[in-house]
Formats: sequence, C-alpha cells, structure tokens
Amino acid sequence: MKINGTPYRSVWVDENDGWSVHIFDQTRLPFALEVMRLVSQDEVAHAIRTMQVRGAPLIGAVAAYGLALALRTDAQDAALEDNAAMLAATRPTAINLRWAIERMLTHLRPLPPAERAQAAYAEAARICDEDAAQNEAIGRHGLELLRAIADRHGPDRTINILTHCNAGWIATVDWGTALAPIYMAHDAGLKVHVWVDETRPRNQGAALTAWELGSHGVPHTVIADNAGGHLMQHGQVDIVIVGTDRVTRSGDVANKIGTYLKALAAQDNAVPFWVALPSTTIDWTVDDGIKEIPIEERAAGEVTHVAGRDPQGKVTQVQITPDGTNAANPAFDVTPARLVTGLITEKGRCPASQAGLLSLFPELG
Ligand SMILES: CSC[C@@H](O)[C@@H](O)C(=O)COP(=O)(O)O
Repeated sequence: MKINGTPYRSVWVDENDGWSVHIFDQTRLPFALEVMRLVSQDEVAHAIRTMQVRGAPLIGAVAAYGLALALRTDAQDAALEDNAAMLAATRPTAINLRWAIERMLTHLRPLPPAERAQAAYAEAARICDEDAAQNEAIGRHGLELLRAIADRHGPDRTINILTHCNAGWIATVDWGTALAPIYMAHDAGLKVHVWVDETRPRNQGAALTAWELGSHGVPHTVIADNAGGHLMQHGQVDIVIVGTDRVTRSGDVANKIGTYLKALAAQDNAVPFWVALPSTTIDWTVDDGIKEIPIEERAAGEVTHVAGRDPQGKVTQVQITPDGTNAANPAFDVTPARLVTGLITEKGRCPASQAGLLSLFPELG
C-alpha cells in the first residue's frame, strides 16, 4: 500500500546491505511512522513478542526472515532447529507463525549448511510475495459482497462495515485481509464507511486500523468496543468483516479478544458476519477451536494501563485502575463456526465448515 504516494510492504530486506530486515514499529503508530532495522533472530523474536510487528500473516513472514538472519551466523542442523523452535514459540495463537517456520524448515533441512542462508532469504521472499497476492485475491472476493450490498441499496446509500482489531495491510505483507475488500470498494467508487472497534486492551483498531483507513482516505469512525451491538440493533451495520489468527478445519475462528461478542450481536441482529483469511491461517490439525486453540495470555499491564499522547504531544502510558488491581488479559477468543456467515479466502468464499473449506482447498485437507 502507499504512504504519501510511495508503495510499501510491511516487511522488506535492506536494498543496500541485502540482508538486514526492515519493519514498521507498530508500537509507535499512530503518532509516529518509524522504520526499524532488525539484524538478528533475537531482535526479530523481541519484535514479535512485544508486538512491534503483529497480525497473523505478518508475524509468519517476519519470523521467516528471522530464521534467515540466524542462518547467517550458524547454519548447522542444531542451530536451524533451535532457532526455528525459538521463533515459533514467540506467540502461541496465530498459526501463520508455525506454518511459516515449518515451511522454511521443510525447504532448508535437505540443503547443505553453506547454502541455507541464501535459500532462506529466497524462501522468505516467496512467502511475502504469496501473502501479498493471496490478500489481493481476498480483496477481490470480498469486494463482491460489498458490491451486492450496494446493488441492493443503490449507489447513494453508504455501506456500513464494522471491523474488530487490525486486519489491514500493516498486519500482513500487503493489502490486509478484512480491510482488503474495503480498500478495493473505496477505490472502485463504492460509498463505504467503517465502524472501527477500538479493540482494548492494545487498541489496534483505534491506533492502527484508524491510521490505515485515514491514510487511504476511507471514511471511518472509531467506536468503543461495546458500541457495536447497539449500532447493529439500529440498522447501522450492513456487514461485519474481521480477520483471524487461526481457523480450524471445522470453521471455528480465533481472533482478537472481543470478536466472539460481535459475532453474537451480529447473529441476534441478522447482520452478516464474514471472516477474511489466507489459507495459511487454516489449521487442518484442529477441529474444536474452543477446546484446542491455545489462547495467548498477555501481561496484566496491557489492561491496567493505556498508552496515548498527552496535550504536550508526548506519548506516555497512564494507569487506569486502582493500585494493585488484578487484571486478566486473554488476547484472543474463539467464535464458533455456527456464528460465522462465511469465510473469504484467496480461492473464493465458502461456508465456515469442513465441507466449505475442502470445497476450496481439497489438496490441503
Ligand atoms: C490479518 S491479521 C488478523 C488477525 O491477526 C488480527 O485480527 C489480530 O487478531 C491480530 O492480533 P495481534 O495480537 O494484534 O497480533
């Protein structure tokens, strides 16, 4: 996507040295757009853990480059396996991370150590190119849903879309998942407006989705996380589109905490609830998402404190709970397939079910 007219991806290799890896530090957004240079697998792991890079597809792609960085110093079998395991353990819920590391290992294990670093960079680049292409295709398949709404209501009526968390281009290598159809609809001249859930506790909606949509000129309004149900009751949401960190083979969807409540409200109000994902987010080994998907538990400080900019322009953290208050911070929840209208993938749309997924991906099941 473009920033001030210049096209960017969310991760790239330094074009001068040919090996260091660049990302945008997402913890600095929306107040500063800062490029970070990563030079070791430890720095990559730290960036993933602290959410300087985040979003299921992007952490997979960045971890692949993390392995490439590690192989520059030691490409022997033991180092390959140790570094892969260390990177795969940085965050537990998004399956793309494990998928990317497994793909890298499958590619690299048969090679002689002397060839591994170069091959790792090439494979990581392929993962990035594929992710960008898959998300663009998701955009096209999701755009058809938005066009159908426009056809029903006429071109003058604004299409109101609600989204949760950030599933835009900064959460992927390019385009985004849930936001890709919205960018395409906006570019095609459809009148769209996005209700952006703030997405406590880390505020990915308020900070990242609002920044992305604003930079692209897409009309949007940030709402408190609890406002969505009310808006749906009053006919102000035509469709919900969210991303996901893991979809089970039966169509259960893990996504940022609070997604499940939006799906419940959507069902109660007959609002379609769609989930956008590349096939790299499907975990074919898991059936029951509630029982089997590991849910990341993050630090209580993310709940007891919020970051923001003070009137002097300084970005700071403030405490919002009494001293010593206990806080729990499950970072994801699982929306059962029965609440999901359908899945939008790079191969097209399907019901959130094993049969639906197999109809699009018979070779992966
Ligand atoms: C295209 S990204 C889809 C999901 O990864 C996104 O909605 C999400 O939940 C991200 O969680 P985060 O904890 O910010 O990495």
